[in-house]
Amino acid sequence: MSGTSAALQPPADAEKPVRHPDAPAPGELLGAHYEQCFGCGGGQSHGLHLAARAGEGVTVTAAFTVQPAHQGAPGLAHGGVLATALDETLGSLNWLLRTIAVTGRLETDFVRPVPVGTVLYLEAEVTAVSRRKIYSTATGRIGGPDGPVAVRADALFIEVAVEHFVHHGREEEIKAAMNDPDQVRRTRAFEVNP
Ligand SMILES: CCCCCCCCCCCCCCCC(=O)SCCNC(=O)CCNC(=O)[C@H](O)C(C)(C)COP(=O)(O)OP(=O)(O)OC[C@H]1O[C@@H](n2cnc3c(N)ncnc32)[C@H](O)[C@@H]1OP(=O)(O)O
Repeated sequence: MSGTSAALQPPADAEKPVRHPDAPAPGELLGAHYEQCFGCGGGQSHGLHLAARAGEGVTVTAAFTVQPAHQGAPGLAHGGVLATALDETLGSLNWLLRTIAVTGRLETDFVRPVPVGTVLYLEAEVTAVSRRKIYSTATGRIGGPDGPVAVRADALFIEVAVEHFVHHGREEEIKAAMNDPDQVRRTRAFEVNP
């Protein structure tokens, strides 16, 4: 069974997404947006270490291998971890729009169990944009990039200003992120390429 709630249906006047002219070229790795991110950061030992790659248009691909630390039932990936992989992949799309956005809604279908040791091949695409609202969809396949769909999701991301993180994040991590030269570069890139 699957379906998408009304909140994830773009309005009639929604626009097609526009890839930013400075977006990474198709095939290029996007890199982690934050070293301590559970989804993509290299600094989280039990994180997903998900590496997203730009595709054509406003699409990305990514892969991650389910580790023993990601189990729910014995030998199987936890559904929340799989939802995180979808969320992270969908979130990385916003880098191609040069928009900072957070997940407002994420609807996930779990279609097949995913054993530990499996590589989950993810694909995601922005389907529409309506003011601050970014509509996107993703699938995760097993057995190969063209294998059967194990998980899929539809999402609504909401554009926010950098201040969203500064206001809401714990002070010590915000200060550390602001002092990280690479993070500053990334944030500056957002600001000079609106
Ligand atoms: C120095 C530091 C540098 C940092 C550099 C950062 C780099 C980039 C990091 C990215 C990180 C990504 C990581 C992976 C993705 C996450 O995991 S993000 C984390 C999980 N998500 C969150 O924490 C979001 C928590 N929620 C919120 O903060 C607020 O609810 C939101 C989403 C910002 C919206 O609040 P708001 O700005 O007040 O917006 P609001 O006016 O209520 O709504 C705007 C529109 O969106 C609609 N909307 C809002 N929420 C929803 C919803 N849940 N369902 C349906 N519609 C909704 C509203 O109906 C409204 O629609 P219109 O009336 O315009 O048609």
